[in-house]
Amino acid sequence: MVELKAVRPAISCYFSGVESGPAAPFRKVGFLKWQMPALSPSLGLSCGNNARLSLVQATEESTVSIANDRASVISGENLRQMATNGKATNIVWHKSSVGKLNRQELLEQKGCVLWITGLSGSGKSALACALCQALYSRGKLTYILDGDNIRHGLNRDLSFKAEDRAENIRRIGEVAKLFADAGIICIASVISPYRRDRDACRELLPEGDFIEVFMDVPLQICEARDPKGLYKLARAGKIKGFTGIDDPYEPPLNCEHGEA
Ligand SMILES: Nc1ncnc2c1ncn2[C@@H]1O[C@H](COP(=O)(O)OS(=O)(=O)O)[C@@H](OP(=O)(O)O)[C@H]1O
Ligand SMILES: Nc1ncnc2c1ncn2[C@@H]1O[C@H](COP(=O)(O)OP(=O)(O)O)[C@@H](O)[C@H]1O
Repeated sequence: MVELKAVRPAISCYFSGVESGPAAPFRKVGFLKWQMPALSPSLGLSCGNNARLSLVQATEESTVSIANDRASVISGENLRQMATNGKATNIVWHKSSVGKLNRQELLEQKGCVLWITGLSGSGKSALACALCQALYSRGKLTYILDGDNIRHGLNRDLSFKAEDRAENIRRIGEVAKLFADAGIICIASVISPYRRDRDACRELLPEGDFIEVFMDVPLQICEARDPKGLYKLARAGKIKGFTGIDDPYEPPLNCEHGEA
């Protein structure tokens, strides 16, 4: 008798090609490390509740793919697709057998992007933190991409002129897409003043996976809050190109949510 421990998520096992009855649908897929002497067709496995166990062996050279509710082992050859992308040529997309759906199932949540846009001082960071806390308390995994924070690292080379803001948003959009692909609820909290840049980020994701939230707070209120004293500096001409003062902000036309 072999006892399976620490399997995440709970799975059931069976050897491909051994079972004679009708194929069981693959509802749960999980992974475990298991030392066994040899694959034995006579091996019997059960997991209670009438659930069926199916085991697919994965090696370093092969990966497991789930298609049409059936598992199969595919070789590296199937995984390769040549691509040319912008300035990069001869690049190959490496596909993993564990996909977004698997990760979402593991996390028991849907990966998506909540994109919070608005003026400085409109409450983007406060809302992002509140959302993160509320979801955390419900057992949901989130990650905040805050404009200020990202400019300390990944985007430290970018200024606040229009083309740098566009590049800032493009990179944050791509990172947000990766987080969503990881199954995480990604909360982007960035001024993102240009509609075109926000729309480009929306285009990166499947329909419904990009939720745009507009902090619909008038400039006067943001300026009165001025928690960092930046509006004061901008009014004094000590910061040039400050959003809402001498730089544009384009409010969303068709966002999913407006917060005032
Ligand atoms: N010129 C200018 N305009 C607007 N904001 C400025 C500027 N200079 C510095 N800051 C600080 O940078 C934060 C905004 O960064 P973002 O990456 O979100 O901006 S953008 O989306 O690229 O427009 C912003 O943070 P928030 O106040 O949280 O919005 C400011 O603290
Ligand atoms: N809903 C709200 N009502 C009143 N004040 C708020 C609200 N949300 C945020 N604030 C305050 O407004 C200021 C700016 O909030 P913040 O989240 O830092 O904005 P942003 O990230 O858009 O710059 C902070 O002092 C914060 O406490």
